[in-house]
Amino acid sequence: MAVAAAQKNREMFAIKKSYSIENGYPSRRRSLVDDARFETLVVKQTKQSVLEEARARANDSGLDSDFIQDGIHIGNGDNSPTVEDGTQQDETKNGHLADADIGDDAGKTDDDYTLTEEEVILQNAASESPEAEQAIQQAALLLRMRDGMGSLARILKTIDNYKGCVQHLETRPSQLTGVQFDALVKVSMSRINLLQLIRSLRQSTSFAGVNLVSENNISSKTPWFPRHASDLDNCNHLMTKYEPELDMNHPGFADKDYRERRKQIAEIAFGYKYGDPIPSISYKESENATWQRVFNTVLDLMPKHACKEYKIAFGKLQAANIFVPQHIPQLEDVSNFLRKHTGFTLRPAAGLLTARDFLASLAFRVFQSTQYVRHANSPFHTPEPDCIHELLGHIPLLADPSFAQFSQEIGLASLGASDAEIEKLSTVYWFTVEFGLCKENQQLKAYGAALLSSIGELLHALSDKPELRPFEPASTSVQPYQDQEYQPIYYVAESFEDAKDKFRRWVSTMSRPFEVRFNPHTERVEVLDSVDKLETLIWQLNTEMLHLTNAVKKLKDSQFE
Ligand SMILES: C[C@H](O)[C@H](O)[C@H]1CNc2nc(N)[nH]c(=O)c2N1
Ligand SMILES: N[C@@H](Cc1ccc(O)cc1)C(=O)O
Ligand SMILES: [Fe+2]
Repeated sequence: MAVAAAQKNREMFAIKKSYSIENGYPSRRRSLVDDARFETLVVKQTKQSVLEEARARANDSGLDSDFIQDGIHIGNGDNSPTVEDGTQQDETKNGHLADADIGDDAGKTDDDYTLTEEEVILQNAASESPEAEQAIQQAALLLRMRDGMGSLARILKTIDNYKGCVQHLETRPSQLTGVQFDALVKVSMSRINLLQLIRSLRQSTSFAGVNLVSENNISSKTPWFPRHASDLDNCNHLMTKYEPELDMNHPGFADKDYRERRKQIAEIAFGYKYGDPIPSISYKESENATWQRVFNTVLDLMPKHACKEYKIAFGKLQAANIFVPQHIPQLEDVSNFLRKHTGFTLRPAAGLLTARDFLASLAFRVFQSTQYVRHANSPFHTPEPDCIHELLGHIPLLADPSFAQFSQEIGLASLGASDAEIEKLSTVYWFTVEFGLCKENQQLKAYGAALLSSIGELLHALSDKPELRPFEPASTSVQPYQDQEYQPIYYVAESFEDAKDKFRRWVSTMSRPFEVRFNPHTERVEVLDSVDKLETLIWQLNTEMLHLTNAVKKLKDSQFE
């Protein structure tokens, strides 16, 4: 049930592809309600009106009751970490918005709601300003003609009506059933008219499909992906489903001050550019208090339940005075700490990022970290990542050299991967990096970040409630999951090393037709697609080898002296 609802939620609000497809992609639009970038307009409007109503009902203060007594819920009978009062009746709304509200919109087909990524980009580009709206755009349209060539006349006429200029036209017999011909039409016209043209053609029953295709997609071998760490400025697309603005079950949904604070902090992430120091935040007393509650509980539970590598790195963070109970560490300090240990750095993120963008940054040894704090009412489990999750969950292991290396490999594997592969990669990521358990001297230990940052879930995972399965990437990668409640299934690796090894081996079986490599000196990802590049690399490696061989020789010699 929960998995189905989460799936639905994801289909509705997530974008499958992400990071900037083209370099000219307009970045840094925010997703907080007002101008969510990737939600189609229709979905967004529907969603907003439902939310407005719900918020009016919730009455902005009635919901602030303590719903977690003393934080930890154990033994309340089910998996659900949230036990609200007034919002309960709305619980399934998220999952069913699509059916209920959109289905009612008579006369529209599904296609109306699924703008292609190219169309969303076009729409955004057009909405920047009145001039942008009138700017002339080159575009290619792919039309599926049900009734044969006769429809061409209609296409040309409609383009003419919208003052467009046809630059190229070609047709082919279609392979789709029920479609006679496909037509590829390249046009040049104002953006606003182009959007209307698409809408108008879609209303005609003569076409089984009308799609805007970007020039790049027609014949590109290697898809766009970030090549340099600075390209990550474009890889910050958010999934908005669990923001307090948008999710009725979010503990901050009915808390105006909290939502305001979230917007403030989000501004930092939206304004951040590669190379900037991460601005510090002066956290409020209540925010530091939330940190302290979680921090102290982690301190209590860690010795018994966390894996060895986590504990060692945690100790180093304490020794460096970064992990202290009194206040939330600043991301800039954490970033500098990580840089010294593993070369990882942080950049601020405004919320839950799409899997594609999130994974891409790992390729550059960059971890995109949120900076806001969970709602004070739910210290021990929250539905979205917050800085307590990033700091207590992810940071310690990112300071571990072998884990850092492994994280980067996942990132590199994600670059230019297909949607299906990203889905699998993020599923394995989910069950390992986020929720992984492993054995250590026959005992069950947690290494997953979302377990180590959520005491509620950690205790649930180690109780007899969930199902534990042996970690096997091939099967784990296709296991559906939900991200609203505690997990019903966890995967257990034979050891922490074993989890990394298996994941690594599985990643190397992925089908991407090219290999990439990260050059740490330039912070650039190179596609290994020419003999020249490979020769340069081989030469570099030979030099490395020479040094290593010399080192061995010197050590051996000195032993005999
Ligand atoms: C890759 C996988 O989907 C994973 O759960 C990601 C998604 N987006 C994220 N976004 C942020 N800000 N922090 C995270 O820890 C994650 N985790
Ligand atoms: N549940 C985690 C936070 C989290 C939420 C969603 C995620 O995808 C990851 C982590 C916690 O309470 O600490
Ligand atoms: Fe996470």
